[in-house]
Amino acid sequence: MYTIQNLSYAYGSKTVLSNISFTLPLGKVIALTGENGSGKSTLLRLLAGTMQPTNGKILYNQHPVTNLVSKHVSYMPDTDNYFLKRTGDQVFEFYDTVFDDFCLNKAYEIAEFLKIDGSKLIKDLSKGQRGRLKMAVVLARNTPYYLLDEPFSGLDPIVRAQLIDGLMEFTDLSKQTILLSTHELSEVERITDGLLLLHDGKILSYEAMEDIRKEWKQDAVSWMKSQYERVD
Ligand SMILES: Nc1ncnc2c1ncn2[C@@H]1O[C@H](COP(=O)(O)OP(=O)(O)OP(=O)(O)O)[C@@H](O)[C@H]1O
Repeated sequence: MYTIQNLSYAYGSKTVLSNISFTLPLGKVIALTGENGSGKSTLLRLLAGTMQPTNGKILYNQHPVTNLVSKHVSYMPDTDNYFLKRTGDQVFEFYDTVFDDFCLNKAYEIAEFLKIDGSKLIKDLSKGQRGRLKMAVVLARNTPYYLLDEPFSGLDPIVRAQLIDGLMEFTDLSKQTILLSTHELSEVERITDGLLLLHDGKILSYEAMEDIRKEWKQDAVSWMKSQYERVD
């Protein structure tokens, strides 16, 4: 399990995450949301161990997170320009050599489910096709945690819905956790257990979806708006 304690991060002199604490238990889908520049990608990079906190701690199973956490965590960065001269199938084969938990058969199954043509060079794929391929690569690993940075960004509603179906189909949400950053709250609401709302580098709210529905009597988007109204 992830435990984040008083986490802060600064790029040079610019503090972008400030004194953040929360836990991320197994078996949950958590949507990480917040306005542009609120620190979502930075938080995901830190959880994935690609950068170290400026202050505070990120613990994975009680050990400080380093880049070795990638053994337990399947991370999808928000970049869209990798392996351009390889085909999808070649990327699957590459990941299969890098990660013990990568399952080539599962990758092909996901590719079929998401209608990915693995024989095409990535540079020749549309943005939507690259988005699907990225999802297939990440989900073909069998890890306790999936960290997905804006997996639906720039994709049309049909592709977004397919990717959300793919998330449900190819993860075991009784024991795996997905933390995904997104601005498409209304679409992920159907699979979300909780919303983590960042504002200006701080946690504005971290609330279970069930409580938002039952106690706040709101849907995800109206709850988010009401949280922003508190600080405006
Ligand atoms: N490599 C970097 N060097 C310096 N500043 C950075 C770097 N990456 C991000 N920032 C700054 O950190 C702040 C948080 O950026 P981050 O990308 O984490 O936010 P975000 O919530 O993911 O934004 P968006 O929704 O636009 O993707 C922003 O002010 C951004 O300009």
